[in-house]
Amino acid sequence: MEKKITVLPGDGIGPEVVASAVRVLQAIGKRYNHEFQLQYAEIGGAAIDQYNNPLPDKTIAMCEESDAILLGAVGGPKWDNNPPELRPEKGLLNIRKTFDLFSNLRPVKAFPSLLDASPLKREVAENVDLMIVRELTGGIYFGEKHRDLDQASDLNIYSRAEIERIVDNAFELARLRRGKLCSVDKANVLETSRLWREVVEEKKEQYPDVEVEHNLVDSVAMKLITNPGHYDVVVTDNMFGDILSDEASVITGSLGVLPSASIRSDNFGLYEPVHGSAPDIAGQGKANPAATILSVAMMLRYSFALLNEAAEIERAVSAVFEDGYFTADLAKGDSRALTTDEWTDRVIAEIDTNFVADSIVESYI
Ligand SMILES: NC(=O)c1ccc[n+]([C@@H]2O[C@H](COP(=O)([O-])OP(=O)(O)OC[C@H]3O[C@@H](n4cnc5c(N)ncnc54)[C@H](O)[C@@H]3O)[C@@H](O)[C@H]2O)c1
Ligand SMILES: CC(C)[C@H](C(=O)O)[C@@H](O)C(=O)O
Ligand SMILES: [Mg+2]
Repeated sequence: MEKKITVLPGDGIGPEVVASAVRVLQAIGKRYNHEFQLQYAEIGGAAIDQYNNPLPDKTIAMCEESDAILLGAVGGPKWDNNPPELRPEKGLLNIRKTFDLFSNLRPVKAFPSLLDASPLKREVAENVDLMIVRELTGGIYFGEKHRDLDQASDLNIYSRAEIERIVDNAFELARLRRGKLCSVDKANVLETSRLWREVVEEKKEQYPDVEVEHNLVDSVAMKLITNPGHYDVVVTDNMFGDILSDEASVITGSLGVLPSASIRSDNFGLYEPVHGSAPDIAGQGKANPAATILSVAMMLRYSFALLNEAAEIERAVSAVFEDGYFTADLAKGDSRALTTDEWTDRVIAEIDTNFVADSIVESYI
């Protein structure tokens, strides 16, 4: 198979973790005889510095003529005082909107060998395998904004159609997984949440095989920590999904292991780690590349339907953890932390030496 991928390294640790993920992608290409053609472009702070625009037209044009996008992270203190239109984060929001990437899949899976790194008790964190389905192109992120000296507002707005398509996606995923869907809202206060709940209630008639529950976001924030094993698919709006996914990273031991896919109906997608540009550790070889490497696996699965290849990456990442190799965020006690590159070398060595042609890690679906 031949595929063209636009790579947007971005800022901070973005270029470091993307370099790792690209090396793993190339190793997989070699193994399975695929040609992944890569083209690089700027987004975020890097694009502001070069083009005075967080999402230059040139970047959009390159993404348009590619089969998928791989992104590192954007942002950093250098641009924190820029006006809203010239913030790196604006580039990320614009690319999601430009390509209509409304469905953000954020799997949260507890690797058995990382349970010691989680602050949660082993019996609470083990076997956690949930999928946050976050609406990504609507809600308070994109509603009209207003600012004057003493007043500011952000409009939280959702149309029925916007809710329907993300809820459909979540039901379909629940069907492929363990058949449980938790819809998260704040229907005791917000009109957008009341419409959201109504849509889920209507839609559930079409998916009688899926067990549905509605939960308020504040309560889910608590239960994600006390009983995360309860969840299978969690569907929610843009803002709640952002917050709950960082919270859920606590279960896995580090934000550095959470991947994501942002896709639209034709399976074109942007793949990026859940974490940000981590300015506190940028340039030090301390970044955990697992989240970005696992995001490449999601690209292979969701955009290219290369299921074995995706599962092989997931197997290799898991095996390296099982062998006791960790980056600084996960290394405990006496174990020496590997650098980003050393840890990536281990993943590639795993693919090169212990390759399993048709490994399937079903829980990642
Ligand atoms: N998708 C994105 O591009 C994205 C996502 C979140 C935040 N951001 C931006 O990133 C900047 C920094 O934000 P923040 O500090 O709140 O969040 P962050 O996710 O960048 O970092 C939070 C903490 O987690 C650690 N961390 C994150 N990724 C890691 C990794 N791969 N390995 C090891 N440790 C890791 C960091 O060192 C930091 O202590 C901000 O400008 C923010 O807007 C971008
Ligand atoms: C950087 C920011 C705009 C972004 C978001 O809020 O969506 C990030 O936190 C994420 O989770 O992808
Ligand atoms: Mg976030």
